[in-house]
Amino acid sequence: MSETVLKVQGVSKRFGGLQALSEVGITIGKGQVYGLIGPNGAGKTTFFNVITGLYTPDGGTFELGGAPYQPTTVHEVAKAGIARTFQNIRLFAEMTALENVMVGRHVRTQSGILGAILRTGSFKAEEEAIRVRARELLDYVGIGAYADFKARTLSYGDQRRLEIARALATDPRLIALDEPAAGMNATEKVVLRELIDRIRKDGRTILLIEHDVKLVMGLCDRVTVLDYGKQIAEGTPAEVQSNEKVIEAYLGAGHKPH
Ligand SMILES: Nc1ncnc2c1ncn2[C@@H]1O[C@H](COP(=O)(O)OP(=O)(O)OP(=O)(O)O)[C@@H](O)[C@H]1O
Repeated sequence: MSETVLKVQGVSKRFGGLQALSEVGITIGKGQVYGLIGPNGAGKTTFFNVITGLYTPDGGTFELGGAPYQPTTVHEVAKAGIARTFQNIRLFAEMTALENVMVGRHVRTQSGILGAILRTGSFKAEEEAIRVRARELLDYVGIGAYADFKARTLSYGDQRRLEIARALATDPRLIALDEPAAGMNATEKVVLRELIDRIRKDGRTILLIEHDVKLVMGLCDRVTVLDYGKQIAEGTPAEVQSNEKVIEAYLGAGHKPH
């Protein structure tokens, strides 16, 4: 495999009596689209939340770009180089699309978000460059025409694309997308697929949770399947699709197939 971007080993997480993750590990190579799938409640979001600093794991080791990182806070994780989107969109609803992307970019600037609020001299010097870059990113994800619209007025699909633009604004080593196709219609999914493909072609590395198995199988280089917090399969889409345990997990009683 090419250069490793993310290497996570032995991640466990317990919620009271529920073992949400048991010793889960993944290795993602540079330029890969890596899929995380599994039935409802399998532990996908918990895994995302652990690697992005929202949940403290009970165990596990984490390496990003060859260096250890501790996913202790969301801000530290963003600085280390992981950006994410959320299953339930989390935009600043009353801010414009452009401002939402600019906020993402401030992770990488000297003056930071406080500088943005206080409008210090050094902030103003950086602001124009940030604005230009944010506009480029809106064009890149295909919503440049809505730069000055409040985020809440955008369609669902466009809000998801805005979240991706905001994540890209941090110049991440890894971009983690939590169900980006959720709630999208067939046409929007085609556009999303093209966008993810383009992000990969432009040299980024992507971790994807997605319920749309067709989308995952068409896009991903490798896939991990979780079931009840355990990693039941890992491999190429073709390998995973023909795996007995995976077929059983998706068809087994108690789970809703997707
Ligand atoms: N904060 C929490 N407190 C207690 N239990 C939790 C918490 N977060 C998740 N869980 C439980 O952990 C298990 C895994 O949930 P998780 O949301 O990670 O699954 P998922 O694979 O993302 O599911 P879905 O596909 O439905 O989003 C579930 O049984 C869930 O109820």
